[in-house]
Parts: sequence; structure tokens; C-alpha cells
Amino acid sequence: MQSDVPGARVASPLERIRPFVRRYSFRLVGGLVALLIVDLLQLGIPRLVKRAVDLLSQGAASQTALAQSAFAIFALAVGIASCRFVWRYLILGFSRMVERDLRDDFFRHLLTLDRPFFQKKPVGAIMALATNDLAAVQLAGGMGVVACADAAIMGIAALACMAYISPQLTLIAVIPMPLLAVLTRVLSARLHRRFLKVQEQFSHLTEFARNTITNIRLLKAYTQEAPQAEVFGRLGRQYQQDNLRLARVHGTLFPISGLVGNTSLLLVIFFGGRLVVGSVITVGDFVAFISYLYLLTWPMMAVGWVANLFQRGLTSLGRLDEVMNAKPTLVDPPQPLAFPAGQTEITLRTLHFQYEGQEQPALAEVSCTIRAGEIVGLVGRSGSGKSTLCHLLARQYPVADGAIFLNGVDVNRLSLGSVRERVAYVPQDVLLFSDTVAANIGFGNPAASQEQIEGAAKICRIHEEILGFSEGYQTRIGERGVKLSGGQRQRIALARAILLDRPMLIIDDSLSAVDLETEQEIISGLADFLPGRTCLIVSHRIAPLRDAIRIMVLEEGRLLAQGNHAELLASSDFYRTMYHQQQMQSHREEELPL
Ligand SMILES: Nc1ncnc2c1ncn2[C@@H]1O[C@H](COP(=O)(O)OP(=O)(O)OP(=O)(O)O)[C@@H](O)[C@H]1O
Repeated sequence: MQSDVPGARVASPLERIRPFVRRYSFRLVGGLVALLIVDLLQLGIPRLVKRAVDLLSQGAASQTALAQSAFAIFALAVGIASCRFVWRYLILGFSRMVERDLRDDFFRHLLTLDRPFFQKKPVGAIMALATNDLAAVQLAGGMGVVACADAAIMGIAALACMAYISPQLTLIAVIPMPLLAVLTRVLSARLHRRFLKVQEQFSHLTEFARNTITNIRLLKAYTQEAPQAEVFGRLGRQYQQDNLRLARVHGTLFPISGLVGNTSLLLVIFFGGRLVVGSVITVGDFVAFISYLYLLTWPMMAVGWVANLFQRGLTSLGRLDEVMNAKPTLVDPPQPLAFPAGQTEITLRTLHFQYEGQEQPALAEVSCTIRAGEIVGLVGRSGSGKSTLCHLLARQYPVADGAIFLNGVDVNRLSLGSVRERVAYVPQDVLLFSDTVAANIGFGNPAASQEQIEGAAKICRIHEEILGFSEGYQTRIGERGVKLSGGQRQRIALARAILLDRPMLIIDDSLSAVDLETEQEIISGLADFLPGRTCLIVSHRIAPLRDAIRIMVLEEGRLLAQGNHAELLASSDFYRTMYHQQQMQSHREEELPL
């Protein structure tokens, strides 16, 4: 389930959970009623004890009267146990439902965010929010609510029962209590700060662990296990110290609450004893009063605990809110135009793009047209802006108005979904799931038949190799494809894009790990598949693109030259030099002794 507007900005973190509280108010109210009954029944026990003690002290206790008291106490105990089950079931269930909905909202909202957000927020920090912080909210919404309501009901009711026995003694018993209120107020701010620190440190720890495990192969190749373990240990020690600093705060609150309770007991024994001696109250009243004081001790102790739980919950809600309030940088126009019919033509008009925080533009004044059915190659030195152009065409970063047109319509006037669902994009970094080969190829097209999956694999020259795997297309490829070679991973990623069967195909240097000959074969094979589609292929090697209808040359973000291979060899010094350097390099590699 989700709130009406996922990720909508709210004035305070508490407002974030208000809709859920409303949604499950039946459980909450039912649970609180059961809790109230438990507390009221608990208050009955000292009254029964008083009656028995008075009968005994007056020498008027009969077997039947004592048995009646004992049975009544037993009946109350059964009632208390049953209602306790009910409140636990309802209120803890309530907190789990709030947690689930909050997690759902959080996840859905994450899916609306785009690259610029994920560039700034490490995955580990997001994982920490989705686990530790949500758990803190759940605890506050469950046991926090229970302890708070219980303390309030029991506190007020116990005080009322004590006042009924002796208002004078009750006033004496509450003398130390304001100290607790002041202390809780003072320590709450400290609790908040220290808990925030603990959660932030946990985020660092999670991110570090994720990064280490994700890059475990690199770590081993560079024999960095010991230094990594050292850093992890340091982060862990810092986390433990932050936790200890937090424990010192709520460790102060808890015993002081107990001390306040025991000081009240001391006062009651001293002054209450004198009231008994003066026959102002009976021995039974005295015993019952002390029993009520014990019942009051829990609410007093709970003040510290509740303050701690609520403070943690609020701090975590605030941290979750930071993400929930983040807005995607790319949004649909208010009234998107329908995607223009016909085969897709891409036009760039003085396209300029600069990454946040960078001094130089990644792309500057790039103008060109890629017609439907064309296979256009894109070459250039490392850092010349090739991937950036691919990102922009795949609508991963925002672009200025009037820079990119699809069939003559500015992309900013089209919905993001309508553009993205027409682009099959193969990023430079291969992204595979820990699943079977077939599931990876069919990821974007779960309805694809085995035949279609194999067809895409054949175009990418990987079909035969897959058949050679232990379980063919059903072979599991391990975490991010660890069981495959770099070239196999790249061809599987390409097959996944081919299977999407979309009008625009953007391949960002996704065959760099494949040998030259196979890359050439794949690109020539694509020509049969591509009629009517618009295709941009980035490659750091010129040779496989020689047959492309047109090659564009990027240098420092600018479009230096364009034309077919022969034209560029004749007209562009830059291209010719690059081509010859690559030729010489590949000859040198061929001549190297084995
Ligand atoms: N996410 C980013 N944030 C900031 N700057 C970036 C980002 N991605 C790329 N750049 C910068 O933009 C410029 C163009 O990078 P881009 O990745 O487009 O080059 P490229 O031609 O694809 O390089 P390569 O062939 O090495 O993949 C580079 O100077 C790079 O440092």
C-alpha cells in the first residue's frame, strides 16, 4: 500500500505515519482498550490484598473469606493474562503493519528517484535506512506506544487509588517525581543527537561492508584483506563507542527513575507507618498503598524507556524523511504530448550538458540527426562524452529544452515513460542479476519465449556458448555474473536489450571485452535485426564500426567530425590518427610471441 502521494513533502516526520495510524486505528484502539482493561484489573489486586490483610490483622479471617480473596485474585490474573495477549497481538501487529507500509512507500519512492540521487546517496546508507531505521520506527510504534499508554493509564490510576486511601500520603509520595520530568526533558535532546550519530555510523558500516563484499575479487587481487579488515574494525569500534555513549544517556535515565521510585517508597514507609500507628489508615491500607506505589514505579521507569524509544523512532523517521522528501530530477511535463508516430529519428540541436560540480561541460554544442534505420557509430577518446550522450538519450539526466528531439518533438515535452519504453539501452557497466542465463536475457520481457531468447542470444553470438554451460539457458550465473567471462557477460547484456525489440538501440561500448572479430560479427549481424530501428553504437575500437552508415567523432564533448569510414579517413586528421594507432596496436598484439 502507499500514501496518496508517494514521497510527498510533509511538515514533520510524524505526519509521515499519520495515514497509517488512521488506516489501522481499529487495531490501535482495540489494543489500547485491552491494555486499559489489564491496568484496571491489576489495580484490583491490591484492593483484594488489603481486604485479606485487614481481615487477618483484625483476627476476623475465615477460611471461606481467604479462599474467596485467593480465587478473586486468580480470576483477575486470568483476565490480565488474556487481555495482555489481546493487546500484544493488536498493538504489535499494528506496529508491524505501519512498518510494512512505510517500507513499501520507501521502496516505491526509491524507484521514482533517478541517477543524480543515487550518485549522492550510497547504497549502504539506503540499506541502513531500510533496516535499522525502520526497525527503530517499528519499536517506537509498538512497544513505545504500549509503554507510553500503559505508563499514563497505570500512573494516573495508581495515583487515584493512592489518593483514595490517603491524599496526604500521596502528596508526600510524589515529591521526588518532578525531578524525573526535568531529567527526561534535559536528556531527550542528548538522546536524539547520540542516536542520530549511532544510525549514521551504522550507515557507514553497512556501506563499507557492501562495498567490500561487492568488490571482493579486486580486494583479493590486491591483497587488501588486512587493511580492509582494519578499517572495518575501526568503523565497528566507532559504532560500538557511539552506542556506549547512547547507552550512558538512557542508562542514566533508567536507574534514576528507579531511584525516584525507591525514594517515594522510603517516604511512604516513614510517613505512612506513622499514619498506621496513629490509626489514620489501616494496615491493609498501608499494604495496598505500597502495592500501588509499586505499580507506579513501572510508569516512572517507563518514562525513561519511552523517551528513549520515541526519540529513536523520531530520529529514524527524520532520516527516512530525507529520502522520502528527495525529488526526482527528471519529471514528466504537466501535459505530455503523445509520442509522435512513425520510425524514430533523433535530432540533437546544440546539445550542452554539464554534470553537477564539474567545471567543464561533458557535451558542448553537439548537433546532428540520426535517422530511423541508421546504424551510427560513436567514437572518441576516453572522457570525450560518449557515455554522457547515451545517458541523455536514455533519459537518465535532465536536458535543457530544445536540445534533444525525437521525430521533431522536444523530449522535455514527452513523458519519461514514453521515451524510456522506446529505448533499449546497454550501459557500459554490465549489470546482471544473480539468476539464470534465461532470466537475465528475458529480464525486460518476461513473456518472451525460449525461442525468442535464443534468437537474441544468436544475434549476440553467445547461443553456442550458453548451450555448452552445465544447464544451458537454466545455468545460474552467480552474483552479478561471476561465473561468466567479461565478454560473455557483455553479450548476455546485449541480448537482453535486443530482446526488448524497441525502436531505439543504444549500445555504450558494451562489447569492449569481446574479441575484435566477434564484435565485428555481432555488429554486422545487428544490421539484419535493425531495419526500421535507430541505432547508436559507441565503441572505443574503430574497426568494428567501419561498416556503420555513419561514424561520429567526439572530442572533449564536441562533435569533431562525422561521415562514413572512408570519408573520415580522408577528411579528419584526428580520426585517421586514431584509426592508424589502433591498427598498429592490433598488429603489434598479433605479432607478440605466444
Ligand atoms: N556522473 C558524473 N559526474 C560527474 N562527472 C562525470 C560523470 N560521468 C562522467 N563525468 C565526466 O564527464 C566527462 C565525459 O565522460 P563520459 O563518461 O561521457 O566519457 P566517455 O567518452 O564515455 O569515456 P570512456 O570512453 O572512458 O567511457 C568526463 O570528463 C567525466 O569525468
